[in-house]
Amino acid sequence: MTSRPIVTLNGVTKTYGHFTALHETNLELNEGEFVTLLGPSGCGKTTTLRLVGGFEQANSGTVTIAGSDVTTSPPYRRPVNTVFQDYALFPHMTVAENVGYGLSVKSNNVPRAERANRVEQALALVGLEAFGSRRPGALSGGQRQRVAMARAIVRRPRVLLLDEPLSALDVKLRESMQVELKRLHRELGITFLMVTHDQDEALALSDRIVVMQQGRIVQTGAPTDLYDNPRTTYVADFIGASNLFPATLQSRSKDTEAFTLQNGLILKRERIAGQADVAACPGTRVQLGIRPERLRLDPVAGANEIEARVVDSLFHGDRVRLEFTLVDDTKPFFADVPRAAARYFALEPGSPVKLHVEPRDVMFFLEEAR
Ligand SMILES: Nc1ncnc2c1ncn2[C@@H]1O[C@H](COP(=O)(O)OP(=O)(O)OP(=O)(O)O)[C@@H](O)[C@H]1O
Repeated sequence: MTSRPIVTLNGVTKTYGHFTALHETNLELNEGEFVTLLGPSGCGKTTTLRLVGGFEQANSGTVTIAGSDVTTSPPYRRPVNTVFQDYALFPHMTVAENVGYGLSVKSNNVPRAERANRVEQALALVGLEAFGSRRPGALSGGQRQRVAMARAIVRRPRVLLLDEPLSALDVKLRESMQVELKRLHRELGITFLMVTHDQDEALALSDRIVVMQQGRIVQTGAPTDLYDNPRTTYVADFIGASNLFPATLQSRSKDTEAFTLQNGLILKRERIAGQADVAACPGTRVQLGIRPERLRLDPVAGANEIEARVVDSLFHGDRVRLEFTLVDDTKPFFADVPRAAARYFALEPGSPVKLHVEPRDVMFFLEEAR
């Protein structure tokens, strides 16, 4: 993948009346990248997508696509196309007519003879070559979604915008469409910008995830970067799950730190070279984060030991989600353990257990408890 930007948002702000939906935002999408805008409802994902697509106009800042300033250009003058959440197919047209519609619009000027070819190619790409003569009403949800994809790619955009493209599908279908989407991205080699509030989908599909909060980008990075090195508790909790423990920094050396939890327990943390680090001095109140899958029941050499009590256990097939409280504490926290490992321990509600977490798996945030 090259790292040439195809889309650049430079200081883009979008307001609706007195409300700012997007605060002075900078974002670059590279050629061929699969980028996902991720965040809870109302954080500004769709607004950002619509600004790239030309469905919204920025109040300030510039939008550049493929080297041209398109800040005030309408959607049809931008080399982008959009797959909408509700597919927006014409029910009275056949699948092939739906897909070809964009090509027959004057602004595209695609010769009639070539149109049929392009429609055929686009339908083949989404595995619907045999469905061209059907009407959308005679298709399943997944097939309708594919038609919407075919219609968006038939004009050969440089950038494909996807607004929650899989949200109308049930879980199983959604998973298989995720694989399709990834394949399509590989085959087309163009830039995808997708909006989702589903973190699993973002982690599975993206080259890069842009996490948004209240109209601002709070962190961007490859899925593994964001998962392993979230900068804030918000990101830690949105990408994966995190147990958060209010604590006080007790001591710090070049390689390790020690924190005291509210119940007096001391946890060591390894400072890992290259990870974002935050300046703090002993006495600073912080939040520690531990991923549920990093808490182990079996002892590990050099690991922190955490005394806890079982509150509940939920069976999830190949793993068990265990709920605990710390000694002298009431706030619940969770561990996800493989079912095979859980069976060797007494895990009835009320049982005391010792949990273990390696110092390298303790995350540290310079934030007070919310
Ligand atoms: N046309 C509009 N007029 C007024 N406010 C709007 C308009 N469009 C969006 N907003 C507001 O801007 C904020 C961001 O909206 P946006 O649709 O970008 O959020 P989102 O992150 O995509 O959320 P969702 O996941 O629910 O679609 C929201 O508070 C929304 O109410």
